[in-house]
Formats: sequence, C-alpha cells, structure tokens
Amino acid sequence: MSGLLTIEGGTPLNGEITVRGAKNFVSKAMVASLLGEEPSVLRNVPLIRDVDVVSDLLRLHGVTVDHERESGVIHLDPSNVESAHVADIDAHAGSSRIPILFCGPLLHRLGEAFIPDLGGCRIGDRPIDYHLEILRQFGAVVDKRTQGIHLSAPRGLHGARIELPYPSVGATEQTLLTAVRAAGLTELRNAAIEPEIMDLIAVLQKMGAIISVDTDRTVRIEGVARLGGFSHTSLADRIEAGSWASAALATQGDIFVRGATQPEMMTFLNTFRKVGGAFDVREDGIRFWHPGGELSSIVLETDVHPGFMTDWQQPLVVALTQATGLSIVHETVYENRFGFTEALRGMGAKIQIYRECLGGLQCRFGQRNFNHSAVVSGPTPLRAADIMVPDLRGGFSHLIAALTAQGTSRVSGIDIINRGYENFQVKLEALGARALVAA
Ligand SMILES: CC(=O)N[C@H]1[C@@H](OP(=O)(O)OP(=O)(O)OC[C@H]2O[C@@H](n3ccc(=O)[nH]c3=O)[C@H](O)[C@@H]2O)O[C@H](CO)[C@@H](O)[C@@H]1O
Ligand SMILES: C=C(OP(=O)(O)O)C(=O)O
Repeated sequence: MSGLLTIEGGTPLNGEITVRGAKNFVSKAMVASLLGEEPSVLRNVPLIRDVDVVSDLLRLHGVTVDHERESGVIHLDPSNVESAHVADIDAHAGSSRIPILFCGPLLHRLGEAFIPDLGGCRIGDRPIDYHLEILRQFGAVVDKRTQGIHLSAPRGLHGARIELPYPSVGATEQTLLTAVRAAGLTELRNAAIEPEIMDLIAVLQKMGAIISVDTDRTVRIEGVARLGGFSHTSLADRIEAGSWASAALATQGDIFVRGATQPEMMTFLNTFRKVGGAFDVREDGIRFWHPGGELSSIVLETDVHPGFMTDWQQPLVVALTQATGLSIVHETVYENRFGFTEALRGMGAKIQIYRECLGGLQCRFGQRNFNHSAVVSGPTPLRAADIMVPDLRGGFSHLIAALTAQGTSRVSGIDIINRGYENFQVKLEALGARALVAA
C-alpha cells in the first residue's frame, strides 16, 4: 500500500468535521439492493474505498450504479442482474470483506455465485466457516476453489434453524440477506444486533421483508417471494466519530463531529467520560474535547454490541497512553488486534501485551496463545517516528500518535485509511493538523 504523510505533531486538533454514513452499513445496503425487483436509493454515502469496491462488483453483475459523489446519493438499479466474468470478479480479490455477502442475493437472482478471496483488516484469522455453514443450511452447494468460492442452489434456498457459535456481524448479515427470499421461516439464534445490522433490517423491511428481533438475540425471518426497492438514509459512522473523538482527547484538542449521533455511541461516550474526555451532544452532532487536567486510566473490554466496539479500541488506546496510571484493555472480538502497538512503543508509549484474559471476562482467546490483552502505562510523551500503517483502525491510531508526538513523523501506507475514513487528509487540514502528503 502506498501514500506517505509527513506530520508535524504537538498541536491540538481543533475545529469541525463531518461524518457521513457508516462503512459497515452502506456497503451491505448496496448488496441488499440486488435482492429487489425495483431500483433503490441510498443517501449519506461516504466517499470511501469499500463503497467503490462494492459499486464495481455490482456493476460487474449488471446493476446500474449511479453515484452522486458529492451529495452522497447512490441510485441502484438491479433490473438486469447477470453473471459476471470470474476473471473480472477475481480482480477484486483481497479488496474487502463484503463480497461474501453477495452469496444469498446472487443465488436468489441467478442460481449461482462466484466469490473472490476476501480482504479486510488482518487483525486475526477471520475465517468464514459460519458463513459457509449457514449457506449450506439454506441448501446451497459450496465448492471451494484454489481462488475463490463457487456456490449453486440446485434445489433453491429454503429457511433454516441456525445458531451462531458467536454473534458474528457478517454471519448475521449473511443469514438476513439469504433468508429474506428463501422459502419458509428462518430462525437465527445468538445473532449480532449492531446498529448497522438494525439499519440493514430496516432497509430489508422497506423492501418487503418480514423480520422480527427478540430480546434474546433471536431473529426470525419469514421468506417472501418478491422484494421491491428501498429509499434510505444511512446511519452515521460511529467508528469514524469515535476515532475523531480519540484524536481530540490524545492531542488535547476540541472537535465538533457534525453528523455523529448519541444512541449508537452510548457505550463509547461512557468510556470517553470515564477516561476524562468531555462531550456535548447537540442536534446536529457531538462535540468532543479534552477539558484540561489529567486523564484517568481505565479497564476496558471490547465486545459485541451493546458492548464497547472493537473498532473503537485502537484509536482510544493512543489516548490512553496520555492517561495517568495503568489501563487494561482486553480485546475479546479479534485475537490479533494489538499489532499496531509496536509502532507506538517505538514512539515512547509503555504498552505491554499479554496472552491472558486481563479485565473481568474469560473470552474465547484465553489459554490459546493469542496476544489479546494490553496494559498501557501513562502518561508518556510520544516522540516522532517513521511508521507504517498496518490496517484501517491501526492506521488511524498511527495518525493520532503522530499528531500527539513532538517532532515530525513520516507515516507510510496511508492509502489503507481511505477504505474507511472519508477525505481524512482534508479533515486533518480543517482541524489545523500540520500534515503534508509527500510527493
Ligand atoms: C465490513 C464490516 O462490517 N466489518 C465489521 C464486521 O466484521 P465481520 O463481520 O468480519 O466480523 P464478525 O463479527 O463476523 O467477526 C467476529 C468474530 O467472529 C469470528 N468469525 C466470524 C465469522 C466466521 O465465519 N467465523 C468466525 O470465527 C471472527 O474471526 C471474529 O473473531 O464486524 C466486526 C465486529 O464488530 C467489525 O470489527 C468490522 O469492522
Ligand atoms: C475491521 C474493520 O473492517 P473490515 O471488516 O472491513 O476489515 C474495521 O472497519 O475496523
């Protein structure tokens, strides 16, 4: 990955930026449009690479995608869905995790699907065993090939009783996108209930689906023969909002995040307040700032919703290097999400990584040799360094660290960040960061 940013740190980030629709919803709603017999419209779409990848994949399958980039409106017309050339799809291998969610919709529309090898952040093994098992339960025949996966449904797809071993976001979405047009009833136990999934359910309901969510995380879907289009405005990207909030805290700044919304961020806001950050929820966004004085160390465990989201963890850890005392961070969603701390240690942060489950919960990764707990000791002044972006959130964390550090850092591989942060360089400039793209 390319792109080099030179950052002169030590200046608080102050000002206002806007967040638009959620990366982890918009791409899925775009896939859902494949299920309809009529056109759909999606608003508040951010300019991020995952949207471009999904647009390309939809176009390869005959969907007309008209993206008004500045206004953030996408028109999707699936009237002429067709099989794509395997070589064309394969060109997108490794670009994102979304292609796996094309399975159900393509099986319904075409009777077969070819899925390229997945991309996404390398923060653990990220197997797709739940996805494939679910598809088999619906009646799909799964043929794993050297490159990619071929699926067919010789007898059509029928509803299934599914229980997830872990409330996986992707596997829940796989079930929803397949069950809505499968024959009969589907029952999904131990489903994930992230706000982005709830917004996907809202989209599917607008299209004509019948879906109920019980208090015990059981989702029931009554399959229907036909779905129409939808018109929908995406919920805001709570991960991007939390990332800018962490940047405000670490740099002792003050950022108004226009578009950020409280309900989806309540868990983040509680943690932010415990660390010592201040925030003000307004009609049109949330202001986050460092109120002066010391920040407090905390014990934090990432979890599925409504727990503290794993994608908030990496940016917040940078802010924790500026808090007084020992913070404990237990990552329970991914087994390998602390790789980004190596660069922080090189910048002077005191972060130790442990295999044990520190915190309160025993998680799936305990006793299994995974470095999934961290102890952060602070406050430590950070010094500038040359660093390489490892993944999406780790990359944004490196930006925060460079902005916090005294001196000039060179951050390479910044293109990865465009996968989930819209116009982040323009936003940095608007917040007064001294950041320059190297020629
Ligand atoms: C594009 C998108 O929406 N990405 C989000 C989605 O990823 P994604 O949908 O890939 O994450 P999952 O919720 O599926 O993964 C959670 C855990 O389940 C495991 N697992 C998952 C599927 C499977 O078949 N087998 C299996 O073992 C994973 O390895 C991981 O340890 O939810 C994650 C958890 O909130 C977020 O960090 C990602 O930003
Ligand atoms: C892990 C993430 O995304 P993906 O699932 O697309 O890799 C993320 O957004 O932090």
